[in-house]
Amino acid sequence: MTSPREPLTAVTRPSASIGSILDWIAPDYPLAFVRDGEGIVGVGELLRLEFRGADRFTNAAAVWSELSRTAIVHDSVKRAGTGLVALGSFAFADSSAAVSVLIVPRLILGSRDGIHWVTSITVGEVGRLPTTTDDLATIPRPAHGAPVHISFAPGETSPKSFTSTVKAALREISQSHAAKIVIARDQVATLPAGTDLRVPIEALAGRYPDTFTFAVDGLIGSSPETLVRVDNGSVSARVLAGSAARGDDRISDGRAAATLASSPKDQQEHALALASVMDALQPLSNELVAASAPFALQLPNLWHLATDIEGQLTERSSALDLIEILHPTAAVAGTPTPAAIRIIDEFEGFDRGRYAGPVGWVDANGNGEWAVALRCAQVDGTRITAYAGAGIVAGSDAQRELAETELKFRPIIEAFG
Ligand SMILES: C=C(O[C@H]1C=CC=C(C(=O)O)[C@@H]1O)C(=O)O
Repeated sequence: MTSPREPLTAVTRPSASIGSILDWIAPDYPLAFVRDGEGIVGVGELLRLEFRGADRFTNAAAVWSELSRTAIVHDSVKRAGTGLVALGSFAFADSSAAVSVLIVPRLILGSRDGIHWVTSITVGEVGRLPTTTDDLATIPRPAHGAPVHISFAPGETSPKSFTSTVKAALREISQSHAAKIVIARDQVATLPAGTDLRVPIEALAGRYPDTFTFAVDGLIGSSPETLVRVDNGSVSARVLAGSAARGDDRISDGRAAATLASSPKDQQEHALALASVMDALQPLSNELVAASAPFALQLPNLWHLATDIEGQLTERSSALDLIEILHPTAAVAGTPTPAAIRIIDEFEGFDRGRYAGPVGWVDANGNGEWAVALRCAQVDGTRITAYAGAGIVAGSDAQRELAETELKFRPIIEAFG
């Protein structure tokens, strides 16, 4: 649907009767962006805005700004994520065949800092302000379907072609064409028709509570990486790059984290990713701060080197403006960005679709929370494609990087396995 002729009306009210927002996810068309039980769940699709090509971010920001300017908003909660909100997912590459979307749900259930709310969105001005309890009662909540057990197989890239591409990337690095290149691969499976997607989403949210579990237009995953968060003038991000397998016991696990933290290869990989985000945000922010050394972030499948960044925006940049500036960071493309993109295009051998693109939500005030779409899969009917990649720098080893991608596939393979 193109933008409606009539303005959108959004009515947000607090609601005490939501409970866990995960319980409201739709089985067939899930819309969610949740971390640690907090976030946003959308029900129904009121408006679908599609964007393609190199201007996808600029066009999305312009359309959203116009919809927000004209919207009629009755909001008694007034927090980031209340009022008019769209969930979105953008393709990684300018040339991707995958469409980028902003989706305005009919109903949004939100939860943050112990406050729960319901937003009803309609086209045209509502004559009657709906009561939240009425709207909750209209949401169908069928019993959960059975878990699926599917097996993934190599998609357009085999493990062998992945390691060959890593070696090609290492040659490019040794010839000083780039300092870092992120190489990815895909795996595919067939889903039974009518699969209840709440089952894998709840498995992801339950197993990876500290990550953003998302579902937007068939893109489902649990990402540990915050591309950007905008909350009434403050900006933050969590940069990840550098990974290690978890150890089997407490001692080997502690050793794995310590080895990662002192690995020059991983430190370099991380420093390049951090620099790409700092350089992008610096001109737009005051008091932008990041710790002088990354910390080891513990996930059930991996250790990551992580750095949190915080600052204040100097101008009224919306979350959509910022994802355009930040994407693609060196955590998913490489350094320098143009060379890394050229090498990925030339050697990787498949369309990443929305993998490694921004996924998240934006509200009418420009607030928003966007993750880098990692540890994810795209569901298209009965076809599901999962993705994982690894940052390659001088000193990377192709077999170790392949093993790292296996660990990065685990959240999706286990949620659907
Ligand atoms: C490209 C991915 O991870 C990135 C984020 C964290 C750590 C990474 C790494 O250590 O290579 C990658 O830069 C992926 O999960 O597919």
